[in-house]
Amino acid sequence: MTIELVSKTRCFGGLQKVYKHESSELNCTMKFSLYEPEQRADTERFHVLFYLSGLTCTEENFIQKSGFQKYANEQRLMVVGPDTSPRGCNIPGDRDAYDFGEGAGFYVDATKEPWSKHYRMYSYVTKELPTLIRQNFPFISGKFGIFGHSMGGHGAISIGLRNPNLFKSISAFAPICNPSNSPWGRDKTFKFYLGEDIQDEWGKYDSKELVLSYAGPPRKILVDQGTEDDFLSSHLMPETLKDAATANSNVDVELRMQEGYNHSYFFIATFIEDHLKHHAHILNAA
Ligand SMILES: N[C@@H](CCC(=O)N[C@@H](CS)C(=O)NCC(=O)O)C(=O)O
Repeated sequence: MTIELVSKTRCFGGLQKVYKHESSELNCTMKFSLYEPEQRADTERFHVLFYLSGLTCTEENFIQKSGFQKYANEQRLMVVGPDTSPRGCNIPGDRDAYDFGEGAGFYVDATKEPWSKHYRMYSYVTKELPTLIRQNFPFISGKFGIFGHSMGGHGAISIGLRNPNLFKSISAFAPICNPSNSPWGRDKTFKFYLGEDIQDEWGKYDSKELVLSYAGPPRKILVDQGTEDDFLSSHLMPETLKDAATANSNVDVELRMQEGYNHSYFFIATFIEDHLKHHAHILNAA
């Protein structure tokens, strides 16, 4: 797999890079960001943490706005941030709304035409990207961590729980906890990418359902949620995740309601240090 460096910028001792490559899963050119901590010895290798962004984002929003680089360098974590959907595929309707099509891949593998050829973000994040990281970067063999925001929080929890052999640590900022009942999933992305097979197809990507059915090794999921988030009760519904975890002793959800914070990157930047520490603690304990 060939990757091409797009940019490289020193930041908090390490290097914030952006790469592009031809994606075989998504059938288009994709970019991803990668932060490499300052290399303290030629042989030093790092644990890898994936960050999945929310609706409308590219690989840029998180690296520009969250300030994670300082803590990634301190915690010795390599952080990889994919784009949120395939790009430039020119599918009719893929640029008409902020919450559907480009910028809204929703971390699923679409089964319905005309989306199924390109909208395969689940396989991109669980197969193509991990392989590419293993082949090209000083990665500590073992497991990855995964976290994300909003649509990316949904992606992190659902992908993490479905792939416990690949992802060992999970956390989220303002995740869409029950997308089958959220307007973003129910009326848009799930409906059109996955069709109407609610029981089988939607459940595979619904964090609340996956917490209920999870039977892998114990997982502790850190979730931060702002109380002034406009999407809180209508779209995100964190109480569904908490309730599901109460019914399954294999999953511990630490839900922290953060007073006065909204859905923005100001909120993410405020709590990002705790998330990087959460992942470093679990990944280093391996
Ligand atoms: N009102 C927003 C809704 C989308 C939104 O809030 N996106 C969040 C993730 S769900 C985001 O990270 N936006 C980009 C940013 O804040 O940089 C819009 O229309 O753009």
